[in-house]
Amino acid sequence: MAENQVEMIIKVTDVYKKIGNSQILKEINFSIGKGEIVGLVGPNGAGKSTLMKILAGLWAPKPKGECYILGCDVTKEKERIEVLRRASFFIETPALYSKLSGYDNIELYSKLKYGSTFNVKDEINRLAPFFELENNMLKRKAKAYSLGTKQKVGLLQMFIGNPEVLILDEPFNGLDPTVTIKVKELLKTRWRENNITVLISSHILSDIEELCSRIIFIKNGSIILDKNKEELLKSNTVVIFHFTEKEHVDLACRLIKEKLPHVSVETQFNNSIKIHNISSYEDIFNLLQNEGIKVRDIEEQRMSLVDFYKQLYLQ
Ligand SMILES: Nc1ncnc2c1ncn2[C@@H]1O[C@H](COP(=O)(O)OP(=O)(O)OP(=O)(O)O)[C@@H](O)[C@H]1O
Repeated sequence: MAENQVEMIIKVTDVYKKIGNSQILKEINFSIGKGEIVGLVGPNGAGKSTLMKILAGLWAPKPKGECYILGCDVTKEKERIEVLRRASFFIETPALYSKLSGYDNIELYSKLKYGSTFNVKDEINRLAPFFELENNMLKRKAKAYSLGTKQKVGLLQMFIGNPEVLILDEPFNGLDPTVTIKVKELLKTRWRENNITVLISSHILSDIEELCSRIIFIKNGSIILDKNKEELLKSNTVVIFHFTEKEHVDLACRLIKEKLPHVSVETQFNNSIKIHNISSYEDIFNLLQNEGIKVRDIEEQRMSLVDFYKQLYLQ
């Protein structure tokens, strides 16, 4: 491979998925290079979990499509076994054996994946603090676990044995903020030290914005945008107008919508409005001044992923 050529770790080609008469995925194409952390976002029912199940080899693409991870075809059983050894898949709520303790669940998972001689104990001791999992909790049977604890144990398993690839579907569901912060730090450390490749889906856009260098947006089973995060957010700014009087908020919104229909405007809580899609805010300032609306302050901000998502999906 040439030096400047990035090794493709995940390659999805022309994937379709039909269940019954419903076309769940259409013409899905993307590649993920080594060391990329890619976010997959989209509304409920867009097809994110379906795509991840296909990548995990749990579902076959139908009527057509190809998925390769680490050069292995996930639809071929022998090659899929190689993928399952080198990659970790966190798909939906983790299935733990309820009669086994958390510790024994992790041990069973690890030995099935890496063989009976694998040293699980050291790995668990190293990883447990990131998940705030105390020893006495890990010794309890999984049937006594809360949803969040099951999530923590299931997610801890994903990091056992330094996998090269992580495919994570809604990994932060049900985790408290402390654990979420620690797990994100763990992901970043693994990325820095081992150059792991990650595909992560989440509705928590601030987590995607923090972690991912590239974002794939999906809607009704199709990719509608696949772009580098910095390029996506750097090129767009939002402007916040702060008013001295609360009554002026609605008035300003109505006025902007009427006179400048191409501008997107939304009200904020603190006597202010947020405006997207403008190259200069002078026109708006003049419009408001002419109507006697008193502007206390104007603030320019970099667009957040939430702002971008609103533009892409809600307008
Ligand atoms: N087993 C199934 N049988 C029939 N339809 C299904 C099945 N699983 C998913 N679907 C449908 O496929 C579509 C995509 O579902 P999927 O779970 O992939 O979406 P998602 O983007 O992960 O949504 P969410 O954000 O709600 O998790 C939905 O319309 C869903 O109803």
